[in-house]
Amino acid sequence: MFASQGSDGWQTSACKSGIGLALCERLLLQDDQIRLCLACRNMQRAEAARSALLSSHPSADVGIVQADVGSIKSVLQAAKTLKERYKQIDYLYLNAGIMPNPQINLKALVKGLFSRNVISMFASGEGLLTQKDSVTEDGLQEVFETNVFGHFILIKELQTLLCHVDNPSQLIWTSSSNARKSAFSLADYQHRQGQESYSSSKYATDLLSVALNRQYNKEGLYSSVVCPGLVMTNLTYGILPSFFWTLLMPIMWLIRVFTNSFTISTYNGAEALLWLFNQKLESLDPLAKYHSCTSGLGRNYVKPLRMDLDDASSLSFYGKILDLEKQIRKRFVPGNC
Ligand SMILES: NC(=O)C1=CN([C@@H]2O[C@H](COP(=O)(O)OP(=O)(O)OC[C@H]3O[C@@H](n4cnc5c(N)ncnc54)[C@H](OP(=O)(O)O)[C@@H]3O)[C@@H](O)[C@H]2O)C=CC1
Ligand SMILES: CC(C)=CCC[C@@H](C)[C@H]1CC[C@H]2C3=C(CC[C@]12C)[C@@]1(C)CCC(=O)C[C@@H]1CC3
Repeated sequence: MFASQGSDGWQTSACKSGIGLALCERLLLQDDQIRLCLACRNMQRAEAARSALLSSHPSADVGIVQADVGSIKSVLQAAKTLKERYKQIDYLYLNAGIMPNPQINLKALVKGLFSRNVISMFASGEGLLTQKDSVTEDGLQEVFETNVFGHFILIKELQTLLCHVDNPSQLIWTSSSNARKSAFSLADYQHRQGQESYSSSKYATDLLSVALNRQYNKEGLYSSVVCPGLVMTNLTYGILPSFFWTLLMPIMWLIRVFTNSFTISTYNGAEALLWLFNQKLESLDPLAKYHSCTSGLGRNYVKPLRMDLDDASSLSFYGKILDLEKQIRKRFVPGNC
Protein backbone atom coordinates (compact mmCIF):
# COMPACT_ATOMS: atom_id res chain seq x y z
CA MET A 1 0.00 0.00 0.00
CA PHE A 2 1.11 3.62 -0.41
CA ALA A 3 0.82 7.15 0.93
CA SER A 4 0.96 10.83 0.01
CA GLN A 5 0.73 14.13 1.88
CA GLY A 6 -0.82 17.59 1.87
CA SER A 7 1.33 20.70 2.14
CA ASP A 8 1.20 20.68 5.95
CA GLY A 9 -0.06 17.16 6.48
CA TRP A 10 0.01 13.96 4.48
CA GLN A 11 -1.72 10.82 3.18
CA THR A 12 -0.89 7.11 2.88
CA SER A 13 -1.94 4.01 0.75
CA ALA A 14 -0.29 1.05 -1.57
CA CYS A 15 2.18 1.78 -4.35
CA LYS A 16 5.43 0.50 -6.05
CA SER A 17 3.83 0.17 -9.45
CA GLY A 18 0.35 -0.03 -10.87
CA ILE A 19 -2.45 2.39 -10.03
CA GLY A 20 -0.73 3.55 -6.82
CA LEU A 21 2.40 4.77 -8.59
CA ALA A 22 0.35 6.48 -11.32
CA LEU A 23 -1.62 8.28 -8.62
CA CYS A 24 1.61 9.52 -6.98
CA GLU A 25 2.81 10.81 -10.38
CA ARG A 26 -0.47 12.60 -10.96
CA LEU A 27 -0.55 14.09 -7.45
CA LEU A 28 2.99 15.43 -7.92
CA LEU A 29 2.15 16.78 -11.38
CA GLN A 30 -0.68 18.71 -9.78
CA ASP A 31 1.41 19.99 -6.84
CA ASP A 32 5.01 18.97 -6.28
CA GLN A 33 5.02 20.57 -2.80
CA ILE A 34 2.76 17.79 -1.54
CA ARG A 35 4.32 15.43 1.02
CA LEU A 36 4.03 11.77 0.03
CA CYS A 37 4.77 8.66 2.04
CA LEU A 38 4.77 5.29 0.29
CA ALA A 39 3.94 2.31 2.48
CA CYS A 40 5.20 -0.85 0.78
CA ARG A 41 5.96 -4.43 1.85
CA ASN A 42 9.15 -4.67 -0.23
CA MET A 43 11.67 -1.91 0.53
CA GLN A 44 13.68 -2.44 -2.68
CA ARG A 45 10.57 -1.87 -4.78
CA ALA A 46 9.65 1.08 -2.55
CA GLU A 47 13.09 2.65 -3.20
CA ALA A 48 12.63 2.07 -6.95
CA ALA A 49 9.23 3.81 -6.88
CA ARG A 50 10.65 6.68 -4.85
CA SER A 51 13.57 7.09 -7.32
CA ALA A 52 11.14 7.05 -10.27
CA LEU A 53 9.05 9.81 -8.65
CA LEU A 54 12.11 11.88 -7.74
CA SER A 55 13.55 11.60 -11.26
CA SER A 56 10.52 13.48 -12.63
CA HIS A 57 10.00 15.69 -9.52
CA PRO A 58 13.48 16.21 -7.98
CA SER A 59 12.32 18.58 -5.23
CA ALA A 60 9.45 16.36 -4.06
CA ASP A 61 9.21 15.10 -0.48
CA VAL A 62 8.68 11.33 -0.83
CA GLY A 63 9.08 9.14 2.25
CA ILE A 64 8.83 5.37 2.47
CA VAL A 65 7.79 3.03 5.24
CA GLN A 66 7.71 -0.75 5.35
CA ALA A 67 4.17 -2.15 5.71
CA ASP A 68 2.77 -5.55 4.83
CA VAL A 69 -1.02 -5.31 5.20
CA GLY A 70 -1.15 -9.10 5.16
CA SER A 71 0.59 -9.15 8.56
CA ILE A 72 -0.80 -7.45 11.70
CA LYS A 73 2.67 -7.33 13.28
CA SER A 74 3.98 -5.38 10.28
CA VAL A 75 0.97 -3.01 10.26
CA LEU A 76 1.46 -2.23 13.97
CA GLN A 77 5.16 -1.56 13.40
CA ALA A 78 4.44 0.67 10.37
CA ALA A 79 1.85 2.67 12.34
CA LYS A 80 4.37 3.17 15.16
CA THR A 81 6.96 4.52 12.69
CA LEU A 82 4.39 6.80 11.05
CA LYS A 83 3.28 8.21 14.42
CA GLU A 84 6.90 9.02 15.24
CA ARG A 85 7.36 10.74 11.87
CA TYR A 86 4.16 12.70 11.24
CA LYS A 87 1.71 14.86 13.20
CA GLN A 88 -1.26 14.59 10.86
CA ILE A 89 -2.38 12.59 7.84
CA ASP A 90 -4.66 14.44 5.42
CA TYR A 91 -5.28 11.63 2.91
CA LEU A 92 -4.84 7.90 3.42
CA TYR A 93 -5.06 5.91 0.18
CA LEU A 94 -5.89 2.27 0.92
CA ASN A 95 -4.90 0.82 -2.40
CA ALA A 96 -3.07 -2.47 -1.71
CA GLY A 97 -4.95 -5.42 -3.12
CA ILE A 98 -4.39 -8.99 -4.27
CA MET A 99 -6.21 -11.54 -6.38
CA PRO A 100 -4.27 -14.81 -5.87
CA ASN A 101 -4.44 -17.71 -8.33
CA PRO A 102 -7.19 -16.30 -10.54
CA GLN A 103 -8.96 -18.71 -12.92
CA ILE A 104 -11.21 -17.62 -15.80
CA ASN A 105 -14.51 -19.44 -16.12
CA LEU A 106 -14.46 -19.89 -19.92
CA LYS A 107 -17.94 -21.43 -20.03
CA ALA A 108 -19.42 -18.35 -18.27
CA LEU A 109 -17.43 -16.04 -20.58
CA VAL A 110 -18.74 -17.70 -23.77
CA LYS A 111 -22.29 -17.87 -22.40
CA GLY A 112 -22.08 -14.20 -21.33
CA LEU A 113 -20.92 -13.13 -24.80
CA PHE A 114 -24.29 -14.18 -26.20
CA SER A 115 -26.42 -12.78 -23.39
CA ARG A 116 -28.11 -9.42 -22.84
CA ASN A 117 -25.72 -8.77 -19.96
CA VAL A 118 -22.58 -8.81 -22.08
CA ILE A 119 -21.69 -5.15 -21.37
CA SER A 120 -22.16 -5.40 -17.60
CA MET A 121 -20.23 -8.71 -17.66
CA PHE A 122 -17.23 -6.90 -19.19
CA ALA A 123 -17.62 -3.92 -16.84
CA SER A 124 -17.67 -5.96 -13.63
CA GLY A 125 -16.18 -9.34 -14.56
CA GLU A 126 -19.17 -10.81 -12.69
CA GLY A 127 -19.11 -14.60 -12.59
CA LEU A 128 -15.97 -14.80 -14.76
CA LEU A 129 -13.29 -15.34 -12.12
CA THR A 130 -12.53 -17.61 -9.20
CA GLN A 131 -9.54 -17.48 -6.83
CA LYS A 132 -7.73 -19.85 -4.48
CA ASP A 133 -7.22 -18.17 -1.13
CA SER A 134 -4.86 -19.22 1.71
CA VAL A 135 -4.42 -18.59 5.43
CA THR A 136 -1.86 -16.08 6.77
CA GLU A 137 0.45 -16.33 9.81
CA ASP A 138 -2.31 -14.43 11.69
CA GLY A 139 -4.76 -17.26 10.93
CA LEU A 140 -6.88 -15.03 8.65
CA GLN A 141 -7.87 -15.51 5.01
CA GLU A 142 -5.11 -13.82 2.98
CA VAL A 143 -7.38 -11.91 0.61
CA PHE A 144 -9.54 -10.58 3.45
CA GLU A 145 -6.55 -9.59 5.58
CA THR A 146 -4.68 -7.91 2.71
CA ASN A 147 -7.59 -6.18 1.00
CA VAL A 148 -9.61 -5.21 4.09
CA PHE A 149 -8.52 -6.07 7.63
CA GLY A 150 -4.85 -4.97 7.51
CA HIS A 151 -6.01 -1.56 6.25
CA PHE A 152 -8.63 -1.39 8.99
CA ILE A 153 -6.04 -2.01 11.72
CA LEU A 154 -3.81 0.64 10.15
CA ILE A 155 -6.67 3.18 10.26
CA LYS A 156 -7.40 2.32 13.90
CA GLU A 157 -3.72 2.67 14.80
CA LEU A 158 -3.44 6.02 13.00
CA GLN A 159 -6.64 7.43 14.50
CA THR A 160 -4.83 10.23 16.36
CA LEU A 161 -3.21 11.41 13.10
CA LEU A 162 -6.45 11.11 11.12
CA CYS A 163 -9.19 12.44 13.40
CA HIS A 164 -9.20 16.26 13.63
CA VAL A 165 -12.61 17.96 13.71
CA ASP A 166 -11.19 21.35 12.64
CA ASN A 167 -9.10 19.88 9.78
CA PRO A 168 -10.82 16.71 8.45
CA SER A 169 -8.94 13.84 6.78
CA GLN A 170 -9.97 11.47 4.04
CA LEU A 171 -9.70 7.68 3.58
CA ILE A 172 -9.79 6.61 -0.08
CA TRP A 173 -10.20 2.88 -0.72
CA THR A 174 -9.53 1.25 -4.08
CA SER A 175 -12.56 -0.99 -4.34
CA SER A 176 -13.81 -2.54 -7.57
CA SER A 177 -16.81 -3.00 -9.86
CA ASN A 178 -16.22 -6.69 -9.06
CA ALA A 179 -17.55 -6.14 -5.47
CA ARG A 180 -20.66 -8.29 -5.31
CA LYS A 181 -23.28 -8.72 -2.61
CA SER A 182 -23.95 -12.36 -3.55
CA ALA A 183 -20.25 -13.24 -3.10
CA PHE A 184 -20.28 -11.87 0.46
CA SER A 185 -21.83 -13.44 3.54
CA LEU A 186 -21.86 -11.96 7.03
CA ALA A 187 -21.60 -15.49 8.47
CA ASP A 188 -18.43 -16.09 6.43
CA TYR A 189 -17.13 -12.53 5.97
CA GLN A 190 -13.53 -13.76 5.45
CA HIS A 191 -14.80 -15.97 2.61
CA ARG A 192 -13.29 -19.22 3.92
CA GLN A 193 -15.80 -21.34 2.01
CA GLY A 194 -16.19 -19.92 -1.48
CA GLN A 195 -13.98 -19.25 -4.47
CA GLU A 196 -14.75 -15.57 -4.96
CA SER A 197 -12.63 -14.13 -2.17
CA TYR A 198 -11.70 -11.04 -4.25
CA SER A 199 -15.30 -10.11 -4.99
CA SER A 200 -16.24 -10.72 -1.35
CA SER A 201 -13.31 -8.61 -0.03
CA LYS A 202 -14.23 -5.67 -2.25
CA TYR A 203 -17.86 -5.85 -1.09
CA ALA A 204 -16.55 -5.92 2.50
CA THR A 205 -14.48 -2.80 1.66
CA ASP A 206 -17.64 -0.98 0.51
CA LEU A 207 -19.53 -1.98 3.68
CA LEU A 208 -16.63 -0.90 5.87
CA SER A 209 -16.30 2.49 4.21
CA VAL A 210 -20.00 3.23 4.85
CA ALA A 211 -19.66 2.14 8.51
CA LEU A 212 -16.50 4.22 9.00
CA ASN A 213 -18.39 7.31 7.83
CA ARG A 214 -21.15 6.69 10.37
CA GLN A 215 -18.56 6.15 13.09
CA TYR A 216 -15.96 8.83 12.37
CA ASN A 217 -17.49 11.75 10.42
CA LYS A 218 -18.20 13.52 13.71
CA GLU A 219 -14.50 13.16 14.56
CA GLY A 220 -13.41 14.71 11.25
CA LEU A 221 -12.64 11.53 9.29
CA TYR A 222 -14.37 10.74 5.96
CA SER A 223 -14.19 7.60 3.82
CA SER A 224 -14.83 7.05 0.08
CA VAL A 225 -14.51 4.14 -2.33
CA VAL A 226 -13.25 4.14 -5.89
CA CYS A 227 -13.29 1.73 -8.81
CA PRO A 228 -10.36 2.35 -11.17
CA GLY A 229 -11.95 0.37 -14.06
CA LEU A 230 -10.10 -2.44 -15.84
CA VAL A 231 -6.41 -1.46 -15.77
CA MET A 232 -3.35 -3.30 -17.10
CA THR A 233 -1.22 -3.94 -13.98
CA ASN A 234 0.48 -6.88 -12.25
CA LEU A 235 -2.97 -7.81 -10.94
CA THR A 236 -4.46 -8.25 -14.43
CA TYR A 237 -1.22 -9.88 -15.72
CA GLY A 238 -1.92 -12.55 -13.09
CA ILE A 239 -5.22 -13.28 -14.85
CA LEU A 240 -3.86 -13.42 -18.42
CA PRO A 241 -0.22 -13.02 -19.56
CA SER A 242 0.70 -9.54 -20.85
CA PHE A 243 1.12 -10.70 -24.51
CA PHE A 244 -2.46 -11.98 -24.43
CA TRP A 245 -3.75 -8.62 -23.20
CA THR A 246 -1.74 -6.97 -25.99
CA LEU A 247 -3.49 -9.21 -28.54
CA LEU A 248 -6.86 -8.32 -26.97
CA MET A 249 -6.14 -4.55 -27.07
CA PRO A 250 -8.15 -3.75 -30.27
CA ILE A 251 -11.16 -5.61 -28.82
CA MET A 252 -10.73 -3.79 -25.50
CA TRP A 253 -10.73 -0.39 -27.23
CA LEU A 254 -13.95 -1.44 -28.94
CA ILE A 255 -15.52 -2.59 -25.64
CA ARG A 256 -14.45 0.73 -24.07
CA VAL A 257 -16.84 2.52 -26.48
CA PHE A 258 -19.75 0.64 -24.85
CA THR A 259 -18.72 0.52 -21.17
CA ASN A 260 -16.22 3.38 -20.58
CA SER A 261 -14.93 1.20 -17.71
CA PHE A 262 -11.96 -0.18 -19.69
CA THR A 263 -9.62 2.56 -18.52
CA ILE A 264 -6.65 0.29 -19.45
CA SER A 265 -3.75 2.60 -18.46
CA THR A 266 -2.77 3.25 -14.84
CA TYR A 267 -2.94 7.00 -15.56
CA ASN A 268 -6.62 6.71 -16.56
CA GLY A 269 -7.36 4.28 -13.70
CA ALA A 270 -6.10 6.83 -11.15
CA GLU A 271 -8.66 9.44 -12.37
CA ALA A 272 -11.24 8.94 -9.57
CA LEU A 273 -8.49 8.67 -6.91
CA LEU A 274 -7.11 12.05 -7.97
CA TRP A 275 -10.60 13.54 -8.38
CA LEU A 276 -11.47 12.67 -4.76
CA PHE A 277 -8.29 14.40 -3.60
CA ASN A 278 -9.65 17.63 -5.11
CA GLN A 279 -13.24 17.45 -3.81
CA LYS A 280 -14.86 19.24 -0.88
CA LEU A 281 -15.68 16.55 1.71
CA GLU A 282 -19.23 17.88 2.25
CA SER A 283 -20.03 17.31 -1.44
CA LEU A 284 -19.28 13.56 -1.31
CA ASP A 285 -21.94 10.84 -1.07
CA PRO A 286 -20.96 8.11 1.45
CA LEU A 287 -23.15 5.59 -0.42
CA ALA A 288 -21.56 6.23 -3.83
CA LYS A 289 -18.66 4.45 -5.46
CA TYR A 290 -16.62 6.79 -7.64
CA HIS A 291 -15.69 5.11 -10.93
CA SER A 292 -12.79 6.13 -13.18
CA CYS A 293 -14.10 6.11 -16.75
CA THR A 294 -12.50 6.57 -20.16
CA SER A 295 -14.66 7.25 -23.22
CA GLY A 296 -14.15 5.70 -26.66
CA LEU A 297 -12.30 8.89 -27.65
CA GLY A 298 -10.00 8.63 -24.62
CA ARG A 299 -11.61 11.34 -22.43
CA ASN A 300 -11.30 10.66 -18.69
CA TYR A 301 -14.11 11.43 -16.27
CA VAL A 302 -15.55 10.24 -12.94
CA LYS A 303 -18.97 8.61 -12.54
CA PRO A 304 -20.54 8.20 -9.06
CA LEU A 305 -22.75 5.10 -8.81
CA ARG A 306 -24.89 4.10 -5.81
CA MET A 307 -23.54 0.95 -4.09
CA ASP A 308 -25.70 -2.14 -3.63
CA LEU A 309 -25.74 -2.01 0.21
CA ASP A 310 -27.57 -0.57 3.18
CA ASP A 311 -26.70 0.94 6.55
CA ALA A 312 -27.91 -2.06 8.56
CA SER A 313 -25.63 -4.58 6.82
CA SER A 314 -22.68 -2.21 6.96
CA LEU A 315 -23.16 -1.81 10.73
CA SER A 316 -23.52 -5.58 11.21
CA PHE A 317 -20.26 -6.12 9.35
CA TYR A 318 -18.62 -3.36 11.39
CA GLY A 319 -19.63 -5.22 14.57
CA LYS A 320 -17.98 -8.39 13.26
CA ILE A 321 -14.78 -6.62 12.29
CA LEU A 322 -14.57 -4.95 15.75
CA ASP A 323 -14.93 -8.39 17.39
CA LEU A 324 -12.15 -9.74 15.18
CA GLU A 325 -9.96 -6.74 16.04
CA LYS A 326 -10.42 -7.50 19.77
CA GLN A 327 -9.44 -11.14 19.28
CA ILE A 328 -6.38 -10.31 17.18
CA ARG A 329 -5.18 -7.51 19.47
CA LYS A 330 -5.09 -9.93 22.45
CA ARG A 331 -2.23 -11.68 20.64
CA PHE A 332 -0.28 -8.47 20.24
CA VAL A 333 -0.36 -7.01 23.76
CA PRO A 334 3.27 -6.44 24.86
CA GLY A 335 4.77 -9.63 26.27
CA ASN A 336 2.21 -11.78 24.45
CA CYS A 337 3.79 -11.94 20.94
N1 LIG B 1 -6.10 -3.58 -12.20
C1 LIG B 1 -7.41 -3.55 -12.22
O1 LIG B 1 -8.05 -3.77 -13.28
C2 LIG B 1 -8.18 -3.24 -10.98
C3 LIG B 1 -7.56 -3.07 -9.75
N2 LIG B 1 -8.30 -2.78 -8.64
C4 LIG B 1 -7.66 -2.58 -7.34
O2 LIG B 1 -6.66 -1.59 -7.46
C5 LIG B 1 -5.70 -1.75 -6.41
C6 LIG B 1 -4.32 -1.62 -6.99
O3 LIG B 1 -4.10 -2.73 -7.84
P1 LIG B 1 -3.28 -2.66 -9.20
O4 LIG B 1 -2.48 -1.40 -9.27
O5 LIG B 1 -4.19 -3.00 -10.27
O6 LIG B 1 -2.35 -3.93 -9.02
P2 LIG B 1 -0.83 -4.08 -8.61
O7 LIG B 1 -0.64 -5.52 -8.36
O8 LIG B 1 0.04 -3.38 -9.58
O9 LIG B 1 -0.77 -3.25 -7.26
C7 LIG B 1 -1.16 -3.76 -6.04
C8 LIG B 1 -0.30 -3.11 -5.00
O10 LIG B 1 -0.65 -3.63 -3.72
C9 LIG B 1 0.54 -4.00 -3.07
N3 LIG B 1 0.32 -5.07 -2.12
C10 LIG B 1 -0.20 -6.29 -2.33
N4 LIG B 1 -0.19 -7.02 -1.21
C11 LIG B 1 0.34 -6.22 -0.26
C12 LIG B 1 0.64 -6.39 1.11
N5 LIG B 1 0.38 -7.55 1.75
N6 LIG B 1 1.18 -5.37 1.80
C13 LIG B 1 1.47 -4.21 1.19
N7 LIG B 1 1.24 -3.97 -0.12
C14 LIG B 1 0.69 -4.97 -0.82
C15 LIG B 1 1.46 -4.47 -4.17
O11 LIG B 1 2.77 -4.51 -3.70
P3 LIG B 1 3.91 -5.48 -4.34
O12 LIG B 1 4.50 -4.67 -5.43
O13 LIG B 1 4.81 -5.74 -3.19
O14 LIG B 1 3.20 -6.70 -4.83
C16 LIG B 1 1.17 -3.42 -5.23
O15 LIG B 1 1.92 -2.26 -5.02
C17 LIG B 1 -6.01 -3.11 -5.78
O16 LIG B 1 -6.71 -2.89 -4.58
C18 LIG B 1 -6.92 -3.78 -6.80
O17 LIG B 1 -7.79 -4.70 -6.19
C19 LIG B 1 -9.66 -2.62 -8.70
C20 LIG B 1 -10.31 -2.76 -9.90
C21 LIG B 1 -9.63 -3.10 -11.12
C1 LIG C 1 -12.16 -9.74 -24.85
C2 LIG C 1 -11.70 -9.62 -23.46
C3 LIG C 1 -11.42 -8.27 -22.97
C4 LIG C 1 -11.54 -10.72 -22.71
C5 LIG C 1 -11.13 -10.74 -21.28
C6 LIG C 1 -12.18 -11.44 -20.46
C7 LIG C 1 -11.91 -11.35 -18.94
C8 LIG C 1 -10.58 -11.95 -18.60
C9 LIG C 1 -12.03 -9.88 -18.45
C10 LIG C 1 -13.39 -9.27 -18.81
C11 LIG C 1 -13.74 -8.29 -17.72
C12 LIG C 1 -12.48 -8.22 -16.89
C13 LIG C 1 -12.49 -7.61 -15.50
C14 LIG C 1 -11.56 -8.01 -14.58
C15 LIG C 1 -10.58 -9.10 -14.88
C16 LIG C 1 -10.54 -9.56 -16.33
C17 LIG C 1 -11.94 -9.63 -16.92
C18 LIG C 1 -12.79 -10.63 -16.14
C19 LIG C 1 -11.58 -7.47 -13.16
C20 LIG C 1 -12.38 -8.45 -12.33
C21 LIG C 1 -10.17 -7.34 -12.56
C22 LIG C 1 -10.16 -6.85 -11.16
C23 LIG C 1 -11.22 -5.93 -10.79
O1 LIG C 1 -11.19 -5.43 -9.68
C24 LIG C 1 -12.35 -5.60 -11.68
C25 LIG C 1 -12.18 -6.07 -13.11
C26 LIG C 1 -13.52 -6.03 -13.84
C27 LIG C 1 -13.43 -6.47 -15.28
